[in-house]
Amino acid sequence: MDGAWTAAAVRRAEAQLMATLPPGTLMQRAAAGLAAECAALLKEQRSTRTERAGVYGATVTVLAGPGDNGGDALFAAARLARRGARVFAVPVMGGRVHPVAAAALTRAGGRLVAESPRRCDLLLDGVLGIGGRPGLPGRAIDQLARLDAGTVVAVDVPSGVDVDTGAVPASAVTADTTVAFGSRKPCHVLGRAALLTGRLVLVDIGLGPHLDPNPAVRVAGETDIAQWWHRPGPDDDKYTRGVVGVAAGSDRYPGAAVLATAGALAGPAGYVRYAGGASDAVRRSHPEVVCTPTVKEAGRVQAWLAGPGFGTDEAALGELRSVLVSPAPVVLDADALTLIGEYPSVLSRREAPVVLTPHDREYERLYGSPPSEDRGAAAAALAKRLNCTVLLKGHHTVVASSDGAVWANPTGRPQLATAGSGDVLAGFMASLLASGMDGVRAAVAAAFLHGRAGGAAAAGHRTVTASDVARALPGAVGEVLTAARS
Ligand SMILES: NC(=O)C1=CN([C@@H]2O[C@H](COP(=O)(O)OP(=O)(O)OC[C@H]3O[C@@H](n4cnc5c(N)ncnc54)[C@H](O)[C@@H]3O)[C@@H](O)[C@H]2O)[C@@H](O)CC1
Ligand SMILES: [K+]
Repeated sequence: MDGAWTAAAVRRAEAQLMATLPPGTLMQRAAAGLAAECAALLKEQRSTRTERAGVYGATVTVLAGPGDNGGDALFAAARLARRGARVFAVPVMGGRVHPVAAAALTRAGGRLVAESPRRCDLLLDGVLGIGGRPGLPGRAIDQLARLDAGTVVAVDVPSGVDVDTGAVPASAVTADTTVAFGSRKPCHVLGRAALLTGRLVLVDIGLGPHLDPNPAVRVAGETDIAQWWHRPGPDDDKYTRGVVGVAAGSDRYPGAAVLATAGALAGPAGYVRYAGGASDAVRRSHPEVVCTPTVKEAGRVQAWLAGPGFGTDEAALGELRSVLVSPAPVVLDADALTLIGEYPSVLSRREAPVVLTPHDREYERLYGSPPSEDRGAAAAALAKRLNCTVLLKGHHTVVASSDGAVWANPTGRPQLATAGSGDVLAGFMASLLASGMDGVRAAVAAAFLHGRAGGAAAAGHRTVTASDVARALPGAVGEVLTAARS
């Protein structure tokens, strides 16, 4: 399991590591990694525009703040200047810049200037790093407004964001690429800051062994998901692989039922039961699903999904109560969340795991106020209050457990914000629960694989529908299980 560490945790690890190394070593490691990434980007970018590709002759502008983040940027720029780049460094906090790095840049032929050419091939954002408070100094805002950059590379973090939460309460840099040193920070994977991060490149500076084994935010990878996956053995049958029940849709809204069962069928459970008023549509699309009109008639299942498209009237409330009295774990989505917001008592006395999957408006109905920009804390607060696992949807989905652990999903993409895609996610997650995965892992794994499936479905900039995502899920599962084995 990987993760993201707060500024304070990174500083503790850095202090330990620095004590074992000659002064300046870490900054040189950071600058070398940063310069290599910049060179690769310049090569890629300029080969599409000019015959002369690469660093030589490229125009590079550095926005340099007063601290070590500016130091990293200036040392990296000095390396680019030695390879023939035209480098202009603009101090953005009065004349305060890292003196040793600024001298290295000047020696390499770069220039410290009050104003750089308007157009540059690459803009290095070395304004603020993990020592930064949210917001940008005025001079940096002015420079960003006037510069026209081929590509923007943030040094360690996009300056201006709240490093520890991913909130962006004031102005901040929008990067195409962020080159981070030693570890991810929460701003790379949470909230609006994750969007401003762009593509994330991690430079190993040797910090790993010194980082606290418990990151502030956990980030699952393929190996974790493969480890959690229940692989059917020779003695398994369709029942032992798990039976998943889907209470969704209605005769008026059959689509949610069809999509949620499609998601459930893509998961590891061996058997999918449907309970609700959209049986005809479900049977037509998925003849393998066993349909009954109500939850009570559905028989035993190992996990339920309740909510997508099943309404918020008395009958729906009755169906929700029937699901919640069962001892099986449940995923509550869409209309079920609205009902929980109105009748929170239906959750009390429940002991089996519950996963809630709100988007922001549903969160507000459940919590009483919209999620704060610190989305990890927001998800954790709701999870604690309702003693559930919470999957808070967004361009970077967050999962929180009731004991306060926060997971960020690394595979999300805006294309997934398409009608019905949440129904597929919820059905798939219920299938993971039915196969025996616990609530937090099921939520984390479902978000990860759903994001991968969305990516595969969107390949070549295709428009993606929820049905496309459901169809791509088995492929995404296969890919993750195979990659983790090799
Ligand atoms: N500590 C280390 O060992 C290493 C640090 N590295 C770099 O050092 C960075 C951290 O450097 P620093 O601790 O010097 O801090 P920063 O360079 O992030 O910030 C510098 C100073 O700017 C001021 N400031 C903060 N927020 C501001 C705001 N919103 N407006 C105006 N001024 C503001 C503060 O006085 C702060 O100390 C990392 O992000 C990374 O880039 C790397 O070189 C790797 C090694
Ligand atoms: K920065």
